[in-house]
Amino acid sequence: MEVLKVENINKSFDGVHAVKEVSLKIETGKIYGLLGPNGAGKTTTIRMIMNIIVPDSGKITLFNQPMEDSLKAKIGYLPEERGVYPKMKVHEFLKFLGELHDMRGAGLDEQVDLWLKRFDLATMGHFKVEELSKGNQQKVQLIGSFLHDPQLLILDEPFSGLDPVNVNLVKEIIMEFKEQGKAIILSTHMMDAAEKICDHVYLINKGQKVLDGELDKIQQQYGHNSVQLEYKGDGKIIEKLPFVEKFNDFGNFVEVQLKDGHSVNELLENIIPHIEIYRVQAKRSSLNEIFISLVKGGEHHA
Ligand SMILES: Nc1ncnc2c1ncn2[C@@H]1O[C@H](COP(=O)(O)OP(=O)(O)OP(=O)(O)O)[C@@H](O)[C@H]1O
Repeated sequence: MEVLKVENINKSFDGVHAVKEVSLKIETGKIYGLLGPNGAGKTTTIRMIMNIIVPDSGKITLFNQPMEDSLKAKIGYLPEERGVYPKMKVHEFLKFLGELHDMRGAGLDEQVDLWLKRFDLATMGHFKVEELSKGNQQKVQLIGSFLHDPQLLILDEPFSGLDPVNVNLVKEIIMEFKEQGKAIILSTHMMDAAEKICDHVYLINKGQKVLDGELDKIQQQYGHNSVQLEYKGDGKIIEKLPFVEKFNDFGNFVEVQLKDGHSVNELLENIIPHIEIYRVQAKRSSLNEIFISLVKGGEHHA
């Protein structure tokens, strides 16, 4: 079921066209990666979805209605800017956020305690937000974004400042939300994290969408046909083959990228008579590699 539709939105700031004709479709039970380099327009896009800034043109439909502030209650939003109420105590701050979303009474206290425990913050409920480490403040703000059990989560850099254990915890929680049928938009630079959990990827560069599709299909389409090899013998035989696009020697192994239309089998047939192979592993390009090649290449695939 569709929860959010963004159609051809545009935003300029003093002559800078920050977001150009961006369109997105977000459905329940899926995780969407909103990816792009610094200044690409991710936060501006999110702020328009959240009605914090108004698009110059285009249309945003949330839960089949034109975006308006009353619909924000159905969204859990982790903004890019953190630490909104640094002087408030952690438990009090989270209760306040819950009350803003019409949560009340013992149920609210219970929810706050449950989440604090899950994030290993149970003993810090009486600390002021500003007394917490950056990572722990980030966890508190994350709790604030999903305490009211929203149907759509929009998380702007949810992993920033978190250690690997907490990155995993947040990934685990996001996966649980997906299982519950929520829709999740994840704006992040952390491609490896995005790669592990996103179903769909929107890559934005210079305000424009350059890639939009299911992660599996993107990896098939843009993933280079490459293979890692360990062998004994002279690697020059591989480097000289006409269908070898790139040959990178990493010392312990080499990585061979084949030209389109050529297979690993073809490579092996050509080299087995000459060198002794210990290990062969076909390799899929990581999202990071696809991202870098698209952004650096300046290609625009809408
Ligand atoms: N309030 C504003 N006034 C002027 N320019 C702005 C404003 N907000 C954003 N911009 C400009 O719009 C462009 C997109 O910025 P945005 O913050 O959306 O990028 P981003 O993809 O979220 O980047 P980052 O990953 O660095 O946070 C940038 O050139 C930025 O300088």
